[in-house]
Amino acid sequence: MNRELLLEGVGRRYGLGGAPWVLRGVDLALAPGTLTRIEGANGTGKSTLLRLLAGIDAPTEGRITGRPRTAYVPERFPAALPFTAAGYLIHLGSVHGLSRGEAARAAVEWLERLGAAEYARTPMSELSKGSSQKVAVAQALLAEPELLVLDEAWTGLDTAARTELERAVLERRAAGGTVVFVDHDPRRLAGAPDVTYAVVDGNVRTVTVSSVPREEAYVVVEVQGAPGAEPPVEATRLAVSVEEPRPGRPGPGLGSLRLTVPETHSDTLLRTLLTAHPPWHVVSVGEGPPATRVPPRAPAATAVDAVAVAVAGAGADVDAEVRS
Ligand SMILES: Nc1ncnc2c1ncn2[C@@H]1O[C@H](COP(=O)(O)OP(=O)(O)OP(=O)(O)O)[C@@H](O)[C@H]1O
Repeated sequence: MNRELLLEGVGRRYGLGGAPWVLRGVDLALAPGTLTRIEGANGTGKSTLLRLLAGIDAPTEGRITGRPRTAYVPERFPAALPFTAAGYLIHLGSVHGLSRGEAARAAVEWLERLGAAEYARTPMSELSKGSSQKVAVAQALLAEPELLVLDEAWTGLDTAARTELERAVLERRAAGGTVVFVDHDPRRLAGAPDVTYAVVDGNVRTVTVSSVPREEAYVVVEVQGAPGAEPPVEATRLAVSVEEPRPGRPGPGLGSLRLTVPETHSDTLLRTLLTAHPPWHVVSVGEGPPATRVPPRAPAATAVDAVAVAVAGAGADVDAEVRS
């Protein structure tokens, strides 16, 4: 994705003629490599706005251009789909343009990351609310979308999965993706958004814009691991550099390490290290020098248009194949 998603004079109302406008005259630009928070009171139109951004709903007036490969986690996930969890994810992976093998690997990876691997073969209709939400999140992440739209996606997730989703959001942004989210918990990704908007009176107002150029703010975390321990894969993925402060030690992964991470990733990195098994001891956390920007990951292999969970109507014949 190399251009902005642009909303120009966008309005949406439900119903004909005299129906009230939920949104009207919305102008908004979302740039690649940014994280945007949308806030606002209940019923102000946040979900309406996210559905328009995700492309699963169309504006009544105005236009939206520049939408890249998009994935969306809706506020309400249609859980009773005729699939197993893995079957659904493999099907959605195919919709996103992955081969069946790629989709199966991505499904396993995301179910594991979210702590739902044991439910891979469970019919969606039998999943608990939280496990079903993990599948909703996994379907959006598995094809590394360029635009990720999250409507209260953390609701119902356990602590570990909530942390994992925060991490995934930061990874998407670091990879050059655009992420937009709504969450009623003000602590969600606190300090991380590049911009926060509030939906008020049918329009969008800027609440905060990050004043520090993100790529210039880095944190250096020095950690001590158990003898022989490798740093968690997630920690090395979040870091822009991993160094051994004292060369000549017995081998890689032993002793202390110095990780440099974008400031916005530091909380996630610390959580990753402290919740590792066995945990890593954080020796020091300090301000880092300006460093090079996190290189974007290679784009996903194939293109897909807008998403969707909307594929809710997907066929039972696929499910039959997957379950067999
Ligand atoms: N499909 C629909 N048909 C008719 N009205 C709708 C529809 N979807 C939303 N609305 C109405 O649009 C308004 C905004 O709803 P929306 O769900 O976008 O708000 P929200 O800010 O996301 O609310 P919440 O914080 O409670 O999730 C509400 O008055 C709602 O009743």
